[in-house]
Amino acid sequence: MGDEDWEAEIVKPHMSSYVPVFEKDRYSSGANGDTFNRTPASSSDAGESNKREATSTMGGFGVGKGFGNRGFSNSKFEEGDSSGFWRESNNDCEDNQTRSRGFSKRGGYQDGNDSEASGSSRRGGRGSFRGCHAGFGLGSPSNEYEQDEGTQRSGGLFGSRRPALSDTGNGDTYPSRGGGASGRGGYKGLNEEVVTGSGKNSWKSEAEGGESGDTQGPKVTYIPPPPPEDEDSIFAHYQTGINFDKYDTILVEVSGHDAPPAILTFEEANLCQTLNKNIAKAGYTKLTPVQKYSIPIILAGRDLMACAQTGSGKTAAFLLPILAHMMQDGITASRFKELQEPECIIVAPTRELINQIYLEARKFSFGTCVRAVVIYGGTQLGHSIRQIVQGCNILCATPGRLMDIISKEKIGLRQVKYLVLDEADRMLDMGFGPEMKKLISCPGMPTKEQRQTLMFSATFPEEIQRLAGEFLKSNYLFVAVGQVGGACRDVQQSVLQVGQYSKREKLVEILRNIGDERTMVFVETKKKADFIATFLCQEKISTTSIHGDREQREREQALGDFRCGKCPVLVATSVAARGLDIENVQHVINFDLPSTIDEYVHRIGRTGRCGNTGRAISFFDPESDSHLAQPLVKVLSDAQQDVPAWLEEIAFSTYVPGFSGSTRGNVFASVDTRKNFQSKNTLNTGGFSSSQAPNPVDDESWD
Ligand SMILES: Nc1ncnc2c1ncn2[C@@H]1O[C@H](COP(=O)(O)OP(=O)(O)OP(=O)(O)O)[C@@H](O)[C@H]1O
Repeated sequence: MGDEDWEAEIVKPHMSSYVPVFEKDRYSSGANGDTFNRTPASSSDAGESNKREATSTMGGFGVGKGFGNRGFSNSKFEEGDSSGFWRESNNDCEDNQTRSRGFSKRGGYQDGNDSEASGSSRRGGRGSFRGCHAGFGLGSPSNEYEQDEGTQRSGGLFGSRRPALSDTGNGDTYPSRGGGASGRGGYKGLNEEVVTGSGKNSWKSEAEGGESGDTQGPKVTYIPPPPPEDEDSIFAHYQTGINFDKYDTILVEVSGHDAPPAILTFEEANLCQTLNKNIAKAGYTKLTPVQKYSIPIILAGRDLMACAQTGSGKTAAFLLPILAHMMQDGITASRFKELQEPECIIVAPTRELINQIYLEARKFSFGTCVRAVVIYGGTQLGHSIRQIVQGCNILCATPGRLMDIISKEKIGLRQVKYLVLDEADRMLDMGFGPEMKKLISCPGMPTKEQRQTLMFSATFPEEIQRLAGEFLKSNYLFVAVGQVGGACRDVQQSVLQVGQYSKREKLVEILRNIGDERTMVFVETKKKADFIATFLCQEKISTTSIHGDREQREREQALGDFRCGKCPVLVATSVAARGLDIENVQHVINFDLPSTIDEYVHRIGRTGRCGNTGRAISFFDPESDSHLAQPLVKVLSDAQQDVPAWLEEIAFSTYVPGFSGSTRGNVFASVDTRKNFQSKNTLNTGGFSSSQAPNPVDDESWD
């Protein structure tokens, strides 16, 4: 797929092009040394040093591998062998899928991951790469982001997307994760969980390592540093942007029966004093549209599926009313107990995102007796347990770690009143859907009639909406702020036609023009993230990277370095596509376009948040990205962006009859899939002024 043939440009067999430890030390800025590029001591020898460095990591990376048959174009790398490294996979998903399916096309490539046979062999692989500092990182399918990245692209539920990677017949991919198909213990999480051979326990965690008794391999010992406790840090926030007030003009549709009226101000929500204080300290003075509608709906006890553009405040839209209820219910302070029974469970697909949600929960519950806890994979299980037993009212968790903790009977579900699925479409797709189903059928979990279930995302494909019905009461309300699945209009989008072999050059050109402004560069595979990060370092552009094969410690360090501006460029896979709210990200560059338009919308939504403006530049390679032309044209035009003529031509020439007769295809939900249930007078604007509202709802919206 849309790859530059980048793997082929790594040349020497057994030579890592990734930033090796050597460079880390050489340019090091500290103990962790996790960023890729620091200004070399002497720039003149940078190229040479890279050669040396790369060679120095051979042991760390290349065991048992051969890869690359073409020279690195700028001769920093030299001719290598042709044993087919690139065949292993050209995206994370395929990493995942290939591993899962045991495809035999990998040629000479092997690593500790290659075998699906056991968790231990995979972990062995991981260990072998540590020396190169998360180097080509092929060793950790147990990593949460294997699943995330992989299944993102495996969203094969949707006809209009890239060919489904649904596992057919291998018995070892998603359904097995969901439980049962593999026969290996019934559960296979590709995030922090690992299938065990014993089948004794349905939910085995890699994080358990030796703790679990029957898992093997290195124990995950990482304990994330506690977040700062001082009030200034807790309430640190960035400014809303010049377009914040324009949110009021976005059309909002609420569907379902008896929706409570929206509120206009925080005061109307009648929140308790402490919450109001926290809202003020967070710098919130005005509600965003999704908050105006969702807060009263949640306060009224209704189930909700809410879809609103990226960066428009969905997190507070669910946290505030949940906290308000908890306060009203006179929640008692959490106490130390071996089994904790949280009132609220929030799940999100990525570790970094769930951590961010936790920090928001901690902020809004500041000064109350509500205790929020976060648990996620890639960290020491014991640490998660210690956090929980100290008391837990709101549990923020990634699915794998959550199921693990439940299986260990550290969390009881009987008291759950609120279940929140952030990035709900992702949580219900083939990757996480089975786990979510397991969660709601866990012993003790209140039925959907007894709990309140809330789903939020910027995208909600129709198929996922239908699946969501299982989780929601039949009278749930659906809030659509603007175009369901549409891109944030504060992001100026441009699409450039760039062939795979020109991408790097173009990237460097753009980054040099951008200067120090914070930029996220999205690529399609973990290996490529390493490769491009290394390449940019060689070009002396300060870069770090985040992807699912990096250790959790490294991921967090990378994000920290990017957030604080130490590394203004973050090369990422889809692990960073959703939810991350990083101040001052001015640019998103899609070095590779993603496989689905939804992912595109989420990726570019890392900029242009909260009324700030941002820019997204995407490299479109007609060789590999044509399938995206139609939905891309639709997204661009819906967001009132210029559509290049060449892109329209490609869209037209790749027009598929049955693709809904529009460039949108089946990409977006028209709005609420329960069209028949629509109540009539539910069309409003966020600012309650339909006359001034532009009409983002197009011909496919219902009614
Ligand atoms: N009413 C408000 N006033 C000021 N800032 C707000 C308000 N609501 C949210 N924000 C801020 O806007 C930013 C984006 O919010 P949030 O991360 O919840 O967006 P989101 O809609 O969940 O985005 P995504 O779809 O990317 O997950 C955050 O920094 C948040 O603190």
